[in-house]
Amino acid sequence: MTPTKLNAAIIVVSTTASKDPFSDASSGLLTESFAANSSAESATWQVIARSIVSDDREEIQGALKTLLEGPTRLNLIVTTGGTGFAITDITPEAVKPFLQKEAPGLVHAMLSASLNITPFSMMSRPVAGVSGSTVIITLPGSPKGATENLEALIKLLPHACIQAAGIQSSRKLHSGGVESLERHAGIHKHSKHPPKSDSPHSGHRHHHHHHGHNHGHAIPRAHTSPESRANRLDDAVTRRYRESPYPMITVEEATDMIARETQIKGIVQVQVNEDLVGYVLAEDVTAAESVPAYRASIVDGYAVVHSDGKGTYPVVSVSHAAPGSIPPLSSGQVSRVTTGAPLPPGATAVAMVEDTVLKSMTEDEREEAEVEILADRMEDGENVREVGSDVMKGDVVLRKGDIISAIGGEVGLLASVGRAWVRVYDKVTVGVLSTGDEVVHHDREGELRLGEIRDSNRPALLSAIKAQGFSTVDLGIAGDKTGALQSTLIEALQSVDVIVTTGGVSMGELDLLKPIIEQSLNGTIHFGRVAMKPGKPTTFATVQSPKKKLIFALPGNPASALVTLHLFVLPSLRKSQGYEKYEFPQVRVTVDEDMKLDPRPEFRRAFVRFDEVDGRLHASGTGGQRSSRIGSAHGANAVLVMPALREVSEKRRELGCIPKGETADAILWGQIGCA
Ligand SMILES: Nc1nc2c(c(=O)[nH]1)N[C@H]1C(S)=C(S)[C@@H](COP(=O)(O)OP(=O)(O)OC[C@H]3O[C@@H](n4cnc5c(N)ncnc54)[C@H](O)[C@@H]3O)O[C@H]1N2
Ligand code: MOO
Ligand SMILES: [Mg+2]
Repeated sequence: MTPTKLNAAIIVVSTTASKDPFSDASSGLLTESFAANSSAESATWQVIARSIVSDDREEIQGALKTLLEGPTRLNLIVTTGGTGFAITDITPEAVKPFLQKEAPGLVHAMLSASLNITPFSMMSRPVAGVSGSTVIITLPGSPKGATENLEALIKLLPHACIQAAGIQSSRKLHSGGVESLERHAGIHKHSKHPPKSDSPHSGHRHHHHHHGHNHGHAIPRAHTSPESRANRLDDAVTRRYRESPYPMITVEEATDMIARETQIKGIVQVQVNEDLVGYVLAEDVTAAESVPAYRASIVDGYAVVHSDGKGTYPVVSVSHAAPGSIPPLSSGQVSRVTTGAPLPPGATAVAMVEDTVLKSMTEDEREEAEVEILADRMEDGENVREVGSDVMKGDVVLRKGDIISAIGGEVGLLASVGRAWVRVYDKVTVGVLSTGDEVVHHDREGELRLGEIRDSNRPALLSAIKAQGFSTVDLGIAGDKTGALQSTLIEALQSVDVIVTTGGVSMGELDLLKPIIEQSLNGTIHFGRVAMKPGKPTTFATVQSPKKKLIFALPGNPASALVTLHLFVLPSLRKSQGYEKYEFPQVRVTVDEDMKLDPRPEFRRAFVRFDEVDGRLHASGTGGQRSSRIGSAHGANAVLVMPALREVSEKRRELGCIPKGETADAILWGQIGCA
């Protein structure tokens, strides 16, 4: 049988540890204890969060609230510390209001176990109970006491947690997450459990948590209190969501979270050739040779001894730009040389052929015998490339972090010093998946049936990702079926580093991505809603498979998908392969038309061009900005960063737009145009 996977979190309550987290020894021991008590037969514990707070009621309650309301379902929260008699010991009092059901049995078990060890445990005042579907236990502060108390309960805790989650078997709890997925999808299933007898309204158990608002129906409200989230999770007859349970975060918060979770993939050794473009160097490159490796002429002409000056001289040798040897030159002689040819030893400058006159030829008339040098006052070293004057052997020519650009300069430089291989940050492989029962391949022949739409997201996203130099894997189209989506994602995780999906992340009953990531892939959803237009339901998650991998579940609307790809996904990909400046550049532009402001911060697709008349950058819109209109990204090389209506100056708010001729910020996705 599949073991039950249980998520636990630890809150360390200690003013000392809150100032110096390294002084916290308890959470490490507790985590070890959870690991030691995980078994393949019954339950496996995963400690997915640890927070440290000081002995402060508000801080403790804030940490509890964050954990209970966070996107990842927790089966157990243990606190450690603050359970004694000291004035500052406040943990039981802070935790108690969260306990909808108290568990004196757990308290008793802990105390009797500790009393066997020390009478001092009489002075521990633990509380335990259930908040929604999460069991909460307060452990003492000493690392030893905390572990002993936890160990006293741990054999029984899986059972307690399963019961608290209101789920019958461990299979349903996590492996596949069948029940919760169906619940998320709004599929009403009759529970085998009778409604709990302590509820005043059987089947409407959330009701009394609504702070007096009697909705009179069984639809849960999310994120208003720990209790309401608890209901979302454990109410056996939960219907569809009416409010997203994911907090709305700002674009900045979203980009910060992504940056935090994005790590460099690794370092690889690759060949120096045209495929190197787009990589970032993971080493300083030192020149093993000098360029040029020999003293070379910069022009076609005559190598001279510069101090000889003007006059007619015999041509004693010829040097072509080719390997070979050349005899030395003495004062009073010249040597014919071509551009790039080695100079004869003794030559100190080269006179350009234009500054000379042919005076006489050899008898067979095949070579020059004498030339007159017209150039006056030549300088030592004139028209000579000294050894190492471009690159000296031992010079650092490129540094770690340098990007191999498409301009060619870096590849050329590496080639010039004879570099065959370099160490670079590995490129990530990105899988792109479209989701939706309505989505058909763009090239499917025949007319569309009612409810069908051609897949524009996958080709558009694959193109954009590939053009940025990343490897892509086309994951095709998955229908809105839990099984299909789940297996596609699980399989994809074997071969790609990052998955980008489109569709299925909003509020529809077939928007399955979020519950699948959380429950079937055991992933962490870092955010599921962003205050932006387009792209509101953008979802970002990480999964462990076996390394950490990123999943960007972008909205299905085609313009939303492209905007969020550029705003969130591409910078993350660039960061993971070593780009220090991984975000697209932001510039100030003058808008060439009134740009309407929206209540949400908006990213309007635009064309930015350089205006020769006023020497500034100007932006024009690309037509209708509806999220479904992919044409709004046609011809766009930028997005205008439009603040939310309520955040602009009063004048702009009254006008409802950024008026023509005024300035706005634009993020450049492509090259600036000319017009
Ligand atoms: N009640 C609410 N409804 C919606 C909300 C909301 O907050 N509350 N958010 C809206 C916003 S904003 C967006 S954006 C969309 C996002 O929807 P999903 O990501 O769940 O995507 P779907 O519902 O699957 O599809 C949306 C739309 O896009 C079309 N689509 C999907 N995939 C493709 C594709 N590969 N190529 C072309 N077009 C595609 C799909 O047919 C739908 O028309 O939700 C709003 N709803
Ligand atoms: O946020 Mo949605 O992407 O506007 O349509
Ligand atoms: Mg949807």
